[in-house]
Amino acid sequence: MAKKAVILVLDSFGIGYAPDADKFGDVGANTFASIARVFQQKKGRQLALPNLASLGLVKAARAASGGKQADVTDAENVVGAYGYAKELSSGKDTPSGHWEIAGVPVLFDWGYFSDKTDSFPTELISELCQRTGVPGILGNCHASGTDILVKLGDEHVRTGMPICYTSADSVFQVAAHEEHFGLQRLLDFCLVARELLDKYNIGRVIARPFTGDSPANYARTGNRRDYSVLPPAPTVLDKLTLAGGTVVSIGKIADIYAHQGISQSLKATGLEALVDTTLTQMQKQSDNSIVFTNLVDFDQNFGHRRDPIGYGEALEYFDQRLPELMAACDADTLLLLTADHGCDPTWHGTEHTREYIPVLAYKPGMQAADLGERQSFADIGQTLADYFGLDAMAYGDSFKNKIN
Ligand SMILES: O=P(O)(O)O[C@H]1O[C@H](CO)[C@@H](O)[C@H]1O
Ligand SMILES: [Mn+2]
Ligand SMILES: [Mn+2]
Repeated sequence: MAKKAVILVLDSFGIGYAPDADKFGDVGANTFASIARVFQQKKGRQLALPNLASLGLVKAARAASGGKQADVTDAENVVGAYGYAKELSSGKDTPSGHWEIAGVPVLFDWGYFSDKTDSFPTELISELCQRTGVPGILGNCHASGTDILVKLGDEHVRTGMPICYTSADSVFQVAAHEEHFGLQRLLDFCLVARELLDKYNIGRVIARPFTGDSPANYARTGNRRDYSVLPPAPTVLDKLTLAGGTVVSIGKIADIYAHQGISQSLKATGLEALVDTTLTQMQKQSDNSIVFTNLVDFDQNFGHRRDPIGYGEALEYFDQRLPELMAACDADTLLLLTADHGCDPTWHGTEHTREYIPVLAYKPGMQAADLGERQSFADIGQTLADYFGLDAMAYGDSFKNKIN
């Protein structure tokens, strides 16, 4: 028996506002339902996700939807286990979501820069400038990462000052031109920032390199890097690798887990390359392995950009590739599809939304099963610990007995 698991995180694919959404101002948000609604309105046809539906997505979404369900056709035949999970972690950010998926919820509060302008403390900026030798910084505010390039890209190129911005997340983001400022210089700058930001309890420093020669064509590249603090406890990835297993990261995963519990890290840019690399690794890996992929495009290119049509088209593309992923599963490969938070592209602002995430599990030949409402994303990590015969995680209920 060659036990393998494949996890794909559809970054930001929420399926209905969470019971505690009121604390986040997100009551009514529903990433999936909003995309389906706008798709129908603007394209005059239904969003078509037959393969995700065959894993139980539509049933899970209906159960999670708080009366605002996605108008998407259900499958006649469901072949997977499906449920929806709420989040224990205090934040609706990417690391919290991912760490909780791996069995480690974030129960403490991150530090945030909550002032919309002049967001960063003066002493932080002066030390950063002094240590890195830059003449100053631009931005120093809450911003959308693409808008701020239009606004400040030229000034950055002219002055050599990096663009530093934040959001409602616990992040310090730095945009700089790959050629004018230099990619390596940007990464070095971010490493110094990472050191200085520990005392502010900031979850991530994110390097946002871009190219182009005018505001009309400044574009972020695939060389994004996230510098995360360590997860607060060993995740199921740590446990599996310590026990001699293998965890292959594809895309942002390794960065999100601060490279803890990762055996090998592969980069790929764009949905197509991410799915291709996942398929290649599924064929390569053997017993006691996890292939773990983050599909960042949903969040970065469509959710935050408030582009429901783009999001819907990307979902349809992924849905078309799903049969390949299912066919690549051996008898003992467990395929898991989930998300790390919501990012309703019709919601106000440009931030994430506090939502239920889908929990879809598939193994060839299994009986369909309703996993119902899961009390934590950590049920996924606990199921993986159970599946690989590892010590139980401190959080989460295993649903392994439903995947037979
Ligand atoms: O607008 P961009 O730069 O994509 O930023 C988004 O990406 C960050 C990390 O996921 C979030 O905090 C959000 O602000
Ligand atoms: Mn995310
Ligand atoms: Mn995001």
